[in-house]
Amino acid sequence: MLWEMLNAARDLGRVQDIASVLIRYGFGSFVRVLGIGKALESAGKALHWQHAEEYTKLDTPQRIRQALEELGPTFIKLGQILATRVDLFPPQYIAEFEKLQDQAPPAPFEELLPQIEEDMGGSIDEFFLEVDRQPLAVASIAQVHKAVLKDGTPVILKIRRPGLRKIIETDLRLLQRIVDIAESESPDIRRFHPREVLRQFNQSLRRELDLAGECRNAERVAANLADDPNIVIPKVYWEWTGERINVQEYIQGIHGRDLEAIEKTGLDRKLLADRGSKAVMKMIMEDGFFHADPHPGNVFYLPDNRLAFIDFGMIGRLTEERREQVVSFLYGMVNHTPAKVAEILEDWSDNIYTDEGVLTVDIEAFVDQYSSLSLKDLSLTAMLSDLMALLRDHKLMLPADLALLIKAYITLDGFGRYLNPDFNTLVFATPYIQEIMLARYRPEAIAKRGWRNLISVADLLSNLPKDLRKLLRATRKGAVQVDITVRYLDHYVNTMDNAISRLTMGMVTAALIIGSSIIMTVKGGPELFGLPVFGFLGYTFATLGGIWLLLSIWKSGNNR
Ligand SMILES: Nc1ncnc2c1ncn2[C@@H]1O[C@H](COP(=O)(O)OP(=O)(O)OP(=O)(O)O)[C@@H](O)[C@H]1O
Repeated sequence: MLWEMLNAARDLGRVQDIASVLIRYGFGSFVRVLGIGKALESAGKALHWQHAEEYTKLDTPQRIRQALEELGPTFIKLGQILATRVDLFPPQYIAEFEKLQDQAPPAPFEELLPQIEEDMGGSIDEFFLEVDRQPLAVASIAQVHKAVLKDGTPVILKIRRPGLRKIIETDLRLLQRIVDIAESESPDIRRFHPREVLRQFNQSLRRELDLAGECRNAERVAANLADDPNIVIPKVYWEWTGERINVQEYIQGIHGRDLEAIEKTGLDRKLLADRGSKAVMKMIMEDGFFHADPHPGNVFYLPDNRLAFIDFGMIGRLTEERREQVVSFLYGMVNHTPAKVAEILEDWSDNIYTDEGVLTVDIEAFVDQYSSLSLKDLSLTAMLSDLMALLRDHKLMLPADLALLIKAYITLDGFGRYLNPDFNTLVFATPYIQEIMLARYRPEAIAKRGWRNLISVADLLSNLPKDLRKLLRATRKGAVQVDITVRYLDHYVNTMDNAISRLTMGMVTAALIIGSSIIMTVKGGPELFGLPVFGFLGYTFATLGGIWLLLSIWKSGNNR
């Protein structure tokens, strides 16, 4: 297989480069396992098998990161993608991969100019009053130059490095071969699912290579956030934007990591954290189309405590189905049903090796640990990090979209805490979770699902404790009057700070709504006193479920 790889003479030099870097950073055995050494030697290319002295002082994650850095744009981007796989790599690896912030040396502007003018269809002097020859920022795929339009508007030009596509195509071809060989030669590597990771990487890198794609993403996010006066997304100048260059509004603001400047200008850090997180949470939970890397470096702070987001190269997508699963997962967490959580996790992963009994025990411990914490004590990052550790221990791998979602949540939580140490993303997630639960049981949604909604009701109320049976008996005897008023609900919403209770509140409301919606929508079944029997049963169960949930809240309130 490897011979086939080296048949292409154009790849030979690159293979030698890659092998040399790997050896220098102490990964010579990997080069041997892949058979690259033998193949190169047969093709008349020699390798030096000594690794560099100073690298023996570095630990493995550091050596991997430095090797990736030296291997150039494709591998730097690979490292950035690996940084999103919190389900596969332990935190010390993720921390190193996150350092791969494209620090390539700048390409001289003169080298970029022919490509710019070819793409723009004329001399830059025709379109711009001035273009800064010194880059504002340099990344591995593109570099950013400041410019001024003829009408005086400041803009930035994001220009793809010349010749990049060819290098990346070669690297991707080689990576595919390396992954194929590594998978068949090393069972240990197989647990990292290299083929799947490479597929995800390939797709994401090709998207990032298209600089117009980033602008399409930015515009879609801008349209989704059009009603939010606190968020700015740079305007795109489409007349000069294409695959190799994009022109965007220059954002003149305080850089996202410049806390000192925030203090000096008197901006409100807490408000900035809240507004930024609210926007990202909307992208995730409502739009299902989100900035996948909302770290402070991709944000500018503007007067009046507004925020601008930049860099829409990596976008996460969340389908409605996946969103529902995420909510079910959280529901399992807050409702203390480890079996449900385990079931969803197993659905998500391609688990074939895990001992289900041990997994369930671990999930029970995990659910126990987090479901009793109050909102202010619950750190989403800690919870998700523990969940990721659990997945790694059980060799479970999440689908790429979910891994990216979790990474985005963790990044967002980090962004919020960077600005405000007391920040908690969950506060912004909770209303969406409640809203989704409610939407699940809206009359139209139930009508759409038809009779299956009865199963959902059973599912929702499947874990009713003894209290409910007592209540059922009491209700039959007429000892309990069902009278839940909005005022009563409000009282609990206002007096609770317990995360679980807040979420449960959503369930209560959902349960009540299920009842009324079923009555309204279930048609064609048997009837009793003019009401559909199934609807009536649903209503009764839902209402009793609501009461039970209220009792739980009341009890948890009393226990605190
Ligand atoms: N619209 C803008 N206004 C002002 N500065 C910008 C704008 N877009 C980008 N920049 C500057 O250029 C830098 C790099 O931009 P961006 O993050 O979009 O590039 P990138 O190639 O995706 O880099 P990375 O891979 O590091 O995320 C930003 O950190 C910022 O300083």
